[in-house]
Amino acid sequence: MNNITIIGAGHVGLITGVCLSDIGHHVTCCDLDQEKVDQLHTGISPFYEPGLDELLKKNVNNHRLFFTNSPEKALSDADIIYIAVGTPKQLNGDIDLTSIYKAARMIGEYATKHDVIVVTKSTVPVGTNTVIKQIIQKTARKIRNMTIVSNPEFLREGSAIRDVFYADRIIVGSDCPESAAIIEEINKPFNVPIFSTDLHSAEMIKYSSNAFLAMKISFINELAHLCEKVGADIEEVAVGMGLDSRIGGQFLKAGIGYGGSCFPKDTHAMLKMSEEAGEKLDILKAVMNVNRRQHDVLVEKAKNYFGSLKGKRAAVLGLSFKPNTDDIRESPSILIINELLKNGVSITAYDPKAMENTKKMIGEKIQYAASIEETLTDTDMVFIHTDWDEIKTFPLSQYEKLMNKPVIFDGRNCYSLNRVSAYKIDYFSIGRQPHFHALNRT
Ligand SMILES: NC(=O)C1=CN([C@@H]2O[C@H](COP(=O)(O)OP(=O)(O)OC[C@H]3O[C@@H](n4cnc5c(N)ncnc54)[C@H](O)[C@@H]3O)[C@@H](O)[C@H]2O)C=CC1
Ligand SMILES: O=C(O)[C@H]1O[C@H](OP(=O)(O)OP(=O)(O)OC[C@H]2O[C@@H](n3ccc(=O)[nH]c3=O)[C@H](O)[C@@H]2O)[C@H](O)[C@@H](O)[C@@H]1O
Repeated sequence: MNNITIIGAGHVGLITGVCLSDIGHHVTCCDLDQEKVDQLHTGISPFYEPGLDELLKKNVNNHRLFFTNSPEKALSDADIIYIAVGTPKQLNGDIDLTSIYKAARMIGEYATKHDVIVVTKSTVPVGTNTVIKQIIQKTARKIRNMTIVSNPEFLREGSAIRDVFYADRIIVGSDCPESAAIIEEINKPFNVPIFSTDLHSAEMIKYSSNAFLAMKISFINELAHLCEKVGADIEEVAVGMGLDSRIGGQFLKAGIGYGGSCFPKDTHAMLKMSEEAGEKLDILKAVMNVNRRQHDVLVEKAKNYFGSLKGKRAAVLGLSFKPNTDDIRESPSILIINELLKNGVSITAYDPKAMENTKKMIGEKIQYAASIEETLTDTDMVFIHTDWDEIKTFPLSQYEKLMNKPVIFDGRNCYSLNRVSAYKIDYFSIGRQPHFHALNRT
């Protein structure tokens, strides 16, 4: 049996560790963040992901999954080493590979087996795995034979466990067929189609997939503007388009633009990569521009409605970048909140899971409520930013009851226009006609 070590116990590292141990492997996750490791030892995930805590406890109790903050302990006996550290955006937008290179140096220094396969899960620009290999070879003390495999991750936050067990494909990229075969064997119990390719193509597949999905979102968001002008309904248009199996219905949900820790950073990194290679990627530039504009759409609608927003009180429903996660990295909700604050609006916000993370990021610039009802009470308008089930099924009658003159700016098209028309609510959504209730206009 192989000894598998994963460097980095963040979203991808921890979920990879939990899933690999669940299919029978012995896995050690090493993270330098002592607090995170302490919490993992208690069997509780440091972030919210549906189903993760149960699987984590199960595999820790089965003695298949271990955590440490000591690279020496984690790496000394490992023969398969996954790198799953963060590759965030720097302030100037470029990718920060500091953690990747540090992980590579740790492998060189602490791995003691003669034969080691290094598997990169982190999303890295094409060519990075070659640099990782060079760093490990340069710093290696005991390793004699080291090969590298690119095995990019495609899970989504909020449905991560399901995405791993029912993935559409596993990509294994390597220039060494023997190592690729070992990684394929490790992944076999997932029973997911495996596509084996060369190292550079595997790195490219990851960026291209994220860029393509981002493109679908920006395409539908741009169409949403046109729908509003010509009297069409983007929800109907998306369904009608998606029925064509060549197009597919997923990632055609119009909204307030994509956010999260990956699409914004990966589209940036891909653009940078293309510029360095002397290629233009005009489509990708347009995708990013449309997305930036989309973050402003709700505030623009509110300004058009009220004139000035100064002194108004707003309720914000949803802070995470999508439902079923507490992650607020590059969340459109936070960008919109900052814009509302600049316009002199005072804000009360609610999110089922992401309020602690928001407090850490923006602190007391806004108020936090314990329920949707409390958030709405005595506000002039409400902004719906994240379509959590709890938010999208909240009864429209309650807006009527709790707000003086209910005005909803819905960034996720949570309510059907037919339903809204039965209430004394002014309602603005994305890519659909606004609904004005006659009484509110007086
Ligand atoms: N978050 C997601 O849903 C997905 C992320 N990815 C990619 O996976 C990579 C990781 O992303 P996340 O898991 O979101 O990052 P994260 O920020 O949640 O976790 C990274 C972890 O690595 C640890 N770390 C950093 N340097 C270390 C070192 N030298 N040794 C040990 N631990 C170290 C950090 O303490 C942190 O816990 C990124 O490249 C990302 O683009 C890919 C698919 C999905
Ligand atoms: O590389 C990554 O990290 C991951 O990035 C995305 O996953 P994630 O960011 O977790 O979540 P998505 O469901 O893709 O949503 C991203 C953003 O797009 C938005 N979105 C998504 C779909 C849609 O139709 N419309 C839309 O506005 C979401 O609200 C969210 O802000 C990809 O879907 C994963 O395959 C990939 O592994």
